[in-house]
Amino acid sequence: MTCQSPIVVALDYPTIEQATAMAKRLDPALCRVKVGKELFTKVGPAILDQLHTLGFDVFLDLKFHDIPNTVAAAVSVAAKEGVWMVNVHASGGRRMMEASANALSAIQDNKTLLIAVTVLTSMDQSDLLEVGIDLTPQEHVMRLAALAKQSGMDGVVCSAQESSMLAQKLGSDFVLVTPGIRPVGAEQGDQKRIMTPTEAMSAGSHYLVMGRPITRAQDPIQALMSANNELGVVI
Ligand SMILES: O=c1ccn([C@@H]2O[C@H](COP(=O)(O)O)[C@@H](O)[C@H]2O)c(=O)[nH]1
Repeated sequence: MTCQSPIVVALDYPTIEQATAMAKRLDPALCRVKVGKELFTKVGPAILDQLHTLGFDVFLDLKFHDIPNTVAAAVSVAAKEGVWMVNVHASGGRRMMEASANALSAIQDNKTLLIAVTVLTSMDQSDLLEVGIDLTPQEHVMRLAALAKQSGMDGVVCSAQESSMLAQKLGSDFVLVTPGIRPVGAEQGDQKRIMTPTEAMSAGSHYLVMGRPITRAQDPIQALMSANNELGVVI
């Protein structure tokens, strides 16, 4: 069954017990889930098996960034684990992204989406300047997303603040995955480039990554349902 909701819940937990307990309270009809560095470093591929058994589409968010041969091999392993989506850093460059796309094309009936991270949603212009990039986040996202598309990526991770620009310049089929989603009144935390769920979907985002606003809510299921209701998702 295909999930009708664009919401991807970030299972940012330190143990398999905590992640699985939350996943069991969620519903694959109501959201997809994301496994990031903390959980995967602790648990490894066992968490993917658990989440697949529970029926979830899984985004493996390890943001690979290394030489082309290494990253291509890593995304290939991820795809063979059956994940719905995997990602690399666009700043790893054209050859790294092309090698990764080629590695997935070589897998028979590959269904895993390959996405490139542009500029982290926790960064603003001053953060970019400190790492030697004298561009606005919008300009740098545009440059990296165009390169990602030319290099065979299915889409990018960006902030929803860049979604309308990217949809307009790169087409509505290019998948836009947007973290930094904050319902009205939610704590911003370390995120700098944020939008509400409704704003993000109106801007052209395809998938909305939500971690703390759901997982740290007093009632996580209610928080997820309320975001789905806000978006008019009918299950
Ligand atoms: O640019 C990026 C790329 C990835 N993330 C990840 O998304 C979630 C967001 O969690 P919140 O608790 O909703 O802030 C988290 O797992 C990040 O690693 C991102 O935030 N920005």
